[in-house]
Amino acid sequence: MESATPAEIGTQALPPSDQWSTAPVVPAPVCRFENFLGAERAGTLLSYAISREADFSAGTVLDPLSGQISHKGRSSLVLPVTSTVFSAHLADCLPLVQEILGHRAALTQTLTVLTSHGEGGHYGIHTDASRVHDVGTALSAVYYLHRRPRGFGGGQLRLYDTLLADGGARPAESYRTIEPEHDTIVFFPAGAFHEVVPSTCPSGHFADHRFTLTTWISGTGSAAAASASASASDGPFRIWPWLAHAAERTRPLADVDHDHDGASPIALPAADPATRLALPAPRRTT
Ligand SMILES: O=C(O)CCC(=O)C(=O)O
Ligand SMILES: [Fe+2]
Repeated sequence: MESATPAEIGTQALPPSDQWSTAPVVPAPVCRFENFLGAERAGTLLSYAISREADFSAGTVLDPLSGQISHKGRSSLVLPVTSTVFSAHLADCLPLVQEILGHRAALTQTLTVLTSHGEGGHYGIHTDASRVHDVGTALSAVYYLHRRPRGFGGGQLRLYDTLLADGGARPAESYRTIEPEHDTIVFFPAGAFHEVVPSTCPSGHFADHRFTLTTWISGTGSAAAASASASASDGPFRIWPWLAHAAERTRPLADVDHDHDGASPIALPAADPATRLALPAPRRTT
């Protein structure tokens, strides 16, 4: 059969315009790992979280303008923890994660909490600006744990896109949905708007909750410095300063010394050259 000549869509069907939209909607860079710790360690960590039921307390939010701590828009249980083993494992993943996310700034410390969401658990739209030194360069890492079969419903993480318009940036209406699957971890910019949608827990048992080990990873550098040192050719993403722009009004105005949920920083070790992850080489197809 002879191939037809493609039809031209004329100006009657598509009038020319100088009014095309110039406002891109940009997804936040994200990187996920499945089977992150492996079945045995994930199971042990889940049992540990369940065994600490009596020590969890209601998670808080910090108003960026007034500095007031409240429970507004959030129903989560939290337990501040530290783990040098987990931080060391994160450190080994970070070179690869940073490469994938187009992230360039140095990262030096972590802040970690265990969280639990049961019946009616949720965490409204927010950024993690209140947890980190510089919202333009920090990362959030959420590691999920739950019993199988899964004892809760809902509880998805929504990671909002960012709309770049009028020289500024703001959260878009569109988002990516991340399922809180057991033994998976997700990394994303701490300045990206995100939300935990309401969860249900029909049994009402704590052991059936949705658990996380949530870590905020900060450096001391600024987004401006990181983007100034990056040339257009050295990576696919230069979205970080724009995310920071969108998150600006969620940053606490005064320097906050203490985490509002009581988490304490620990130093991020250097990646171990023997165990650090690297981007696998693509397999040749010929
Ligand atoms: O649990 C999640 O999926 C995200 C938690 C979160 O956004 C936070 O603790 O700041
Ligand atoms: Fe968050």
